[in-house]
Amino acid sequence: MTLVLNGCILLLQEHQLLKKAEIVFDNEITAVTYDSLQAQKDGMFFCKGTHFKEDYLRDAQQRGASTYVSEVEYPQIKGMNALIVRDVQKAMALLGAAFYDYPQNQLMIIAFTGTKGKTTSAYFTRGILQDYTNKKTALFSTIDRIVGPQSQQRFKSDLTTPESLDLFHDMRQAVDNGMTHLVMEVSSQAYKRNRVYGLKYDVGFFLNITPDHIGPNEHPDFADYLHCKLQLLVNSRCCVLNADSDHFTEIYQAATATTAPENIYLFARQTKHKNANIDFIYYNEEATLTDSQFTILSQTPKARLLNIDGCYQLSLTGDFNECNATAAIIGAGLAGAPYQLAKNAIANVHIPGRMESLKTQTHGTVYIDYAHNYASMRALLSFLKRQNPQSKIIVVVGSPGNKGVSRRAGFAKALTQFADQAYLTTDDPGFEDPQEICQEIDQKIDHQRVAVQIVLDRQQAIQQAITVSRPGDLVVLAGKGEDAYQKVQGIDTPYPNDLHVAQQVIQELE
Ligand SMILES: CC(=O)N[C@H]1[C@@H](OP(=O)(O)OP(=O)(O)OC[C@H]2O[C@@H](n3ccc(=O)[nH]c3=O)[C@H](O)[C@@H]2O)O[C@H](CO)[C@@H](O)[C@@H]1O[C@H](C)C(=O)N[C@@H](C)C(=O)N[C@H](CCC(=O)O)C(=O)O
Ligand SMILES: Nc1ncnc2c1ncn2[C@@H]1O[C@H](COP(=O)(O)OP(=O)(O)OP(=O)(O)O)[C@@H](O)[C@H]1O
Repeated sequence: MTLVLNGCILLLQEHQLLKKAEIVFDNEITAVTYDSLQAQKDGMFFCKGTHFKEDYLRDAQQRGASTYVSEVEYPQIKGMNALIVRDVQKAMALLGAAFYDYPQNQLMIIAFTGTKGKTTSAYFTRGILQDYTNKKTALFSTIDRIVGPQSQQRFKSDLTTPESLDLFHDMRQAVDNGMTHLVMEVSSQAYKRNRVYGLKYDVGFFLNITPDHIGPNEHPDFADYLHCKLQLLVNSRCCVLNADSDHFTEIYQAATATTAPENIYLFARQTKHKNANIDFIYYNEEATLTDSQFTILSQTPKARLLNIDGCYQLSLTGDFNECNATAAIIGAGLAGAPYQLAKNAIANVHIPGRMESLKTQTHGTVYIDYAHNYASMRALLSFLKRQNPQSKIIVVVGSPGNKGVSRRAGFAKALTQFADQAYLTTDDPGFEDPQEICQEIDQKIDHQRVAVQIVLDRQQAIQQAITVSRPGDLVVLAGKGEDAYQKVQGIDTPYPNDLHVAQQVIQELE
């Protein structure tokens, strides 16, 4: 992979990004990076980030980088080409795509955004497409990035949507490994930070939106959060929208800004749909504590062409997962996967840390779920309450430090609405005191309705919650899914994940 400087200049000019180019020597660029520690001879180094220091550029130069791209000039740095740009993140995305030779053009890309359900829908879609494409579907999710069929081609993710250079690097790998399709999650931060600038998707999904990710390091307000998320639709050739989502009017408008109505599909749960233009409705047939059956029906001629009507079974429960699965089946249908194939494949999809359940002999049923804001907690607990109105609901939950502060009040609200007993505990406290976070949640809980204990040691909280439960009770371990760490003081501290802890507790009890 290479870039020529002239080509870079033309590309940046075409996008009105170039302020100034200082060319000292005209060499071919043979590497790109934003991390000085990874800089290589004849490489291009991007100066970006809140904590960027000139020393990093010096370090990159020492390691052989010949060109830097930056929003500001560094006159002290001699003997390097300098491309001074208006927005380094945008420049990085454009030059990254060019360096890796536009791998997106060789992949059918299905992208998901939404406050909740991105990972679940992405896993479902990939599950179906793996069968349809004979194992040639890559996945970029919050949990992992899968760029090929071998186990060593699967990596744990740091971010839901990676930095642009990592994104295009991984897409290139996927193409070189023979992948023909890519399913990916796109976070609002990806747009805020221009990680996906210039990228177009074949199919873009908007699942839902509720207030989240609003705070000092994320979005200043809800309008900004919604605006960022809507960009996915503006960049999708075909848009699929959940018509039950809040703010549907704005969502539909964003889709129609760049996409003709014949390439926009709407889906909705049957009980709620009011819009005559809905293309697909879905409805529950049966739900148990561990799985669910639901039906999808086409409502319009263009929807019928996908040939996905019928009854489906999921090996995980939750009516919200029927919504995610419907999205996935439509996405796979647009790629060509028909009903019978989708039905067989989706029944076997397992999603780490999403509605995993453990049945016990002498205690309650335990759920491990990644629910970590009000919307997901409400979706989860209201579903369990509806399915099992007589059951006592015991919840273990904490809230992270230094982000999503509104989640604390959200947890208190959801617990007050649906829980009988709560253990407030530690969940990625970062640089905050977990005791204070728990107290903030506790203060907003109605103690007439919910019995609350603060148990900071998460393993002990889980142990106590399962131990006090009786047969018929539902014990929910929320927020961490299968995370095997706690983020404490900037360090990922190993933690033997909620599923593992629960399995051990159950083993000791029975
Ligand atoms: C706010 C945000 O998006 N921050 C991300 C961003 O940080 P940054 O650009 O500000 O970089 P920085 O950490 O200040 O570091 C400065 C620069 O110096 C470089 N450096 C550093 C040390 C050195 O020796 N040499 C060197 O060159 C670093 O490589 C970096 O480029 O780029 C970093 C990678 O270069 C990311 O790790 C970091 O994500 C932070 C940790 C994060 O947690 N972001 C969250 C908010 C996020 O993006 N979440 C969304 C999901 C949420 C949603 O649904 O919206 C996601 O997509 O994951
Ligand atoms: N469609 C949905 N509506 C509401 N809640 C949902 C939905 N799908 C999943 N959830 C809840 O949200 C949790 C997270 O789901 P998932 O990981 O699929 O979403 P995500 O969009 O990837 O989340 P995040 O951005 O927080 O990583 C699940 O464990 C479940 O509790």
